[in-house]
Amino acid sequence: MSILEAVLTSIREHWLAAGLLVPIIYIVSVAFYRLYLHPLANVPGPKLAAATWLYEIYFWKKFVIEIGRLHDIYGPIVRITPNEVHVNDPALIDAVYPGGGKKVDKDPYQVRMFGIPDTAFLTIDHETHRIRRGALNRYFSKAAVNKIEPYIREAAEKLCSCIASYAGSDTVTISVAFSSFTTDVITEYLFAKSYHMIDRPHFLPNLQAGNDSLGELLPILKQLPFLHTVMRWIPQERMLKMNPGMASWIRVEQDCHQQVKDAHARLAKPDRVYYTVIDELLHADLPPEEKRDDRLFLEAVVLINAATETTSWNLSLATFYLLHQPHTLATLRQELLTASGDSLELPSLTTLENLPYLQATVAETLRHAYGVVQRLIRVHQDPVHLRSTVKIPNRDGSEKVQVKEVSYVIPKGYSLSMTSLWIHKNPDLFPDPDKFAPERWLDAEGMKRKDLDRYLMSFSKGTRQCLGINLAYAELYICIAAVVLRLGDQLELFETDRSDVEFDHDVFAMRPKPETKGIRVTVR
Ligand code: HEM
Repeated sequence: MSILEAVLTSIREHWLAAGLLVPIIYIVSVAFYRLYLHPLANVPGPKLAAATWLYEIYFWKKFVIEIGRLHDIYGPIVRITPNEVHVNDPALIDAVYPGGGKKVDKDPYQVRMFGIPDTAFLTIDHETHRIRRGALNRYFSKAAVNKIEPYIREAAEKLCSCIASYAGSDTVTISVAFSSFTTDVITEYLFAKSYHMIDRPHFLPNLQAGNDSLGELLPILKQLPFLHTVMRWIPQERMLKMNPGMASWIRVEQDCHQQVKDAHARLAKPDRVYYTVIDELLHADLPPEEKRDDRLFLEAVVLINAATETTSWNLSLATFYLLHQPHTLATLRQELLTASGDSLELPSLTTLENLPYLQATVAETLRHAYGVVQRLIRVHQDPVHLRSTVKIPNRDGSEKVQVKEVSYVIPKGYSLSMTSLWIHKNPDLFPDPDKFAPERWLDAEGMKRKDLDRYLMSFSKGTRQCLGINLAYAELYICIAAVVLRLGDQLELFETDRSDVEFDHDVFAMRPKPETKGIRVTVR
């Protein structure tokens, strides 16, 4: 009997043991490779995280907190999954998120939770992203945003009047109101057609409930992306029964389909008047496959999604902290009253953008809101050299620490990430980081400090930085100013405290405690 026959006979006789042994040998070999032979094997971090993604899954929506703990133990450069190195050193922001010239992809592992890789936001490949983003840049430039200033002002004034109309009666969930405001602004901006959600009683229905429930699904979809296909099979009526909050999103999708059709109809006309984002994309210098209807439709849906809860969360947070800290509100109100003079007019966007305390309040709000709280992963197409320093406590227990230089070359094709939360909470940059203190952004002359801006990660950095940054800033400046001027002496927090706004878990965006009822106010 040959050796092979002997092995086969033995397997046949002990098939159960062999069946178990094969996967065990496989798992042990893979773990051994990842721990000792892998190109990232020299990067410090827990062995379990280097061996398996189950480490991340175990911490689930709180992995971001665990990442902070790992940095406390292992220093500023840590291997947090088999293929990913996380960096927590503000000096390395540009290395992880470089600007033009460097080729950097997004990580399929992160992007797959959204299930729509055909949009600029979720494009993985650097080159395809460059083409898609290039077609949108002009539409979102500062000059383009300035044209919509009158509408943002009108919407902000209307929002304040609607909130004021609840004086002496019901509480207002201000976070819901802001979500309606940002939806009205982005739909006017994209389609020259506001959805008028501000006008609805209690600002409902709007997109927030659907967004919230979809957000909670994202961690599951990240690990089980095939569920996207399963979800697409679910008939719409059933989906609505399971999740009534999705009704508003279904209407958004219907509208986006219609917007694509309307833009095609305009394209066929000889005078070629165009004014929506779909017209812009149809006229852009893009290859025909990039102008497919299904892609244009998705691009519009994603733009609406990207623009609503992000900005409204910042507006909610600003309102919370201003009402929570009357001295901060009073300082800002005084600055705005001086700027508006006797006219009671809301100052122009250019004036607002130059008011130091308002600038500082916006920056401090962005710092506390974190933008996207989940680490944002990039995959570089060239090796990246990371140099940093680790503080090592002295063995004699004295307060002195030794500083050791560390240096790693991350080969091309491996994932690199940073987390806004940990940069924004860095006590060397932002002393007493949990405190809401616009003053930290002002210099001795009371002017806005520019040096700290490079550490504000809210909109990310580099080639994949937020496309809507100009629009977001315009909304923040105008809406915060309107709320402070029109309602600053009328609003009071209702059963809302810091636990309603502080980080509890990560669903890509940050979420406060699950039982929160939102940020609620009463109106005098
Ligand atoms: C305060 C409000 C906002 C914050 C904090 C914010 C934050 C961010 C962040 C962190 C990213 C990078 C995400 C990643 O790397 O995966 C991003 C990308 C993006 N944001 Fe925003 N955003 C805001 C408002 C807006 C608005 C108003 C729009 C308008 C359409 C918008 C559209 C986009 C798009 C299209 C991208 C993808 C950019 C690309 O990959 O080229 N965002 N945003």
